[in-house]
Amino acid sequence: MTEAYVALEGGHVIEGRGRASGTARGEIVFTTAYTGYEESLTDPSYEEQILTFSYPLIGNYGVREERFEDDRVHPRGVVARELTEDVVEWLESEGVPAVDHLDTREIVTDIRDGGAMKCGIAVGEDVTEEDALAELEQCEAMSDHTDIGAQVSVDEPVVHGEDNDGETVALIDCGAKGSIISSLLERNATVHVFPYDAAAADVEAVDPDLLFISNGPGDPVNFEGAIALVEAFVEDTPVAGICLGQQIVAEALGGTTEKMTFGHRGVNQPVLDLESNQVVMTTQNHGYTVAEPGEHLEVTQINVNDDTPEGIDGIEYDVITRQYHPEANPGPHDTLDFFDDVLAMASGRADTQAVPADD
Ligand SMILES: NC(=O)CC[C@H](N)C(=O)O
Repeated sequence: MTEAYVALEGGHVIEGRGRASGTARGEIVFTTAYTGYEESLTDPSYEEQILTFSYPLIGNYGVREERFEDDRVHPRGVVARELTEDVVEWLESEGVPAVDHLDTREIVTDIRDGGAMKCGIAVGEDVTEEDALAELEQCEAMSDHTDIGAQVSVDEPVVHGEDNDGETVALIDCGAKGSIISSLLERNATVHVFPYDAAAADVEAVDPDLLFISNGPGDPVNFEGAIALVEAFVEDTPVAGICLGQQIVAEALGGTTEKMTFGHRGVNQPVLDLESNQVVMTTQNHGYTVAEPGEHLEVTQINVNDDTPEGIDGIEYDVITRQYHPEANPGPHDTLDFFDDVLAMASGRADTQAVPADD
């Protein structure tokens, strides 16, 4: 049998069954999502992390490419109670080590008690506990991956929906999920996808009606280029953001962000809208949060479980951001109208521009 060891920060080593061989290191996190494993495994925000599924059976409806959020698997390693053969074959073909037949409750309890932690895993015929511990030893903290954007962003600008006659969106790709792009295209937008470190002049050249900062992995303070773009555009151009995008917008406009104990990852996170007093169910995958929104932003939605900011609006600027994933995939579609709202905000800007100033 193939050996498998998962070594957690502090030295706790858990033995499992090896499914896909290799060694890996990363921040270990857990998702409570009970569906959507293909979408989660291809979500670029899991870059440099080891993903534990707390739902016990992963892979029960196969692996289909049309459900992927990106063209590769992003977590460095995968841990579950039971992985099906389909998922194992896929992870093997991607060179991503996978472990099952262990008590994932033990891992989840450790993370909940100890907070986000480093991890090393070793899977293979002759691996030992020491191999997993050696990986753990070399594991870097998430915030030390200072150029993580380069690992997940496009290298050159790409345009989608050139013939659409809706709003022009400049999407800053900090590790964007495919569903964000398709949600905008379905609403007739033209989407110019820019690298995470794009120059303001290049973005300006497409004359965007909306600057949209995507989701992405790692610590928002490491996305200096995207922070600078928000600062440069916010006075004249509406700004939207999802997940990392919300955090980057807050950093740009005088707010602050911080690392959470173990974050929110799942598809049933309740969010309260402070104006309507309604609760929506949301999909989430984040380990950082906005701590203080700053004087230019107000919190409009909060997480029911821990009161952290889930929705933010600009006070004097046209800004709407969400900490959760309105595009879902996996997860509920309660909040898809976010895309209508941000495009309406962008359309307001386009209308204003169409009217000559002296009319
Ligand atoms: N999904 C995301 O965009 C994640 C944002 C950020 N990397 C965090 O962990 O909080």
